Amino acid sequence: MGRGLQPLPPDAPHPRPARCEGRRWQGLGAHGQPHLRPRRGESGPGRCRDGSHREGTHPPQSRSYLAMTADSMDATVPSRRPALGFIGGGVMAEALIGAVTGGGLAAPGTLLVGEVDEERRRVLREQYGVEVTADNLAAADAELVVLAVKPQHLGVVLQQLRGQLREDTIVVSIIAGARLQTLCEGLEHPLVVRAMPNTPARVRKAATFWIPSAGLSEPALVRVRSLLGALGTEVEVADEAGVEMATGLAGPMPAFVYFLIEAFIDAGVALGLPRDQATLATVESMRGSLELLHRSQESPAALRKQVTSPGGATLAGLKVFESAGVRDAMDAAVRAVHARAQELGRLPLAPLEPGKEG
Ligand SMILES: NC(=O)C1=CN([C@@H]2O[C@H](COP(=O)(O)OP(=O)(O)OC[C@H]3O[C@@H](n4cnc5c(N)ncnc54)[C@H](O)[C@@H]3O)[C@@H](O)[C@H]2O)C=CC1
Ligand SMILES: O=C(O)[C@@H]1CCC=N1
Repeated sequence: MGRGLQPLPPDAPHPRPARCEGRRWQGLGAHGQPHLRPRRGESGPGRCRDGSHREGTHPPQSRSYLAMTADSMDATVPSRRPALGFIGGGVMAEALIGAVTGGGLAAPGTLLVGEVDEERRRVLREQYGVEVTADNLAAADAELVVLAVKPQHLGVVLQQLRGQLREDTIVVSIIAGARLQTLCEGLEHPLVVRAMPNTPARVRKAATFWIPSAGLSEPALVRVRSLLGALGTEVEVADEAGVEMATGLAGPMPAFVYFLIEAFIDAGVALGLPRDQATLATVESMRGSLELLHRSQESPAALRKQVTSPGGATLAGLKVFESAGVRDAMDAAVRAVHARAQELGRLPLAPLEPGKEG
């Protein structure tokens, strides 16, 4: 057991308020344990059931949680068990790494990223000071392991890690479409969380929907909430379908929003505004509108009506949206993402031949 952060005792009372603002960071776990990997089969397969009784929305944690001690900050010593491991060091892993280290919630040296691409390893090490490796098994030795590869690469990763995880390792998969059952059975490991964050994790403003498998203890769930809460707002759903629906809406939302921003900027330029002014008009108006929505407690429809005078100018624009079927298009887009994510979750898990990565 490390001298720094201590995991909660198994019987520790677990605070389950609907809002967890101000909850103290519980740390990602104990550091300082020897870097030992159990032999294949030691951890054994466990039951894999969906957790189904927990649901709650938790706003972002404040920056005041820091409970990292001097002792726990020295975990760069390679023989120590990493607190947080990543399998895949791409866009989302980087967002999570930035949130966790930038929020002061874990020392960079306690993170170990398994990544196949040498250039990505270099970037992550240089920009964030995290440990990197080409050996996924080393990264998977961490107390909490985030699976952050594309769905097309899940099969390879499951093959590598199957039966190799320590009994107490918590796995958090952010892979679109990957089902709890697939993950638990593929890893031969019962402690798995399925989560769907989004790229605003980079600025600690993600909306993450998640569900644990039934094997997670309350102290383990506290750690998961701490990690996901560090990314922004986390919502624990009662049913795996909730994560799948969020994959259609929250996961792609940044792309949808940027698509709209691009289109509005182009429209402003087409009217004759200089591009920088069209950009400012679009982005600042969007930012202000969201801030107003956030603070006013009024519904989006009520706020829209306040802008739309009867017979006025805005109404002329909204009529164009309605007659062009923009609402239907948005509905169809969300359904398409949802369906594609489920399709990705059904991909054969055997490694793909080069050039057939979908
Ligand atoms: N990009 C997004 O907005 C979101 C993505 N996700 C999910 O997160 C996962 C990762 O997405 P991104 O970060 O966008 O992808 P990415 O392509 O940027 O990152 C994946 C990384 O995994 C590495 N990799 C590939 N095979 C590997 C292996 N066998 N071992 C170790 N590393 C390996 C790649 O070199 C790459 O750096 C996906 O499953 C996606 O569904 C979830 C929410 C939002
Ligand atoms: O496009 C993707 O596959 C991922 C899933 C949600 C957002 N991006």
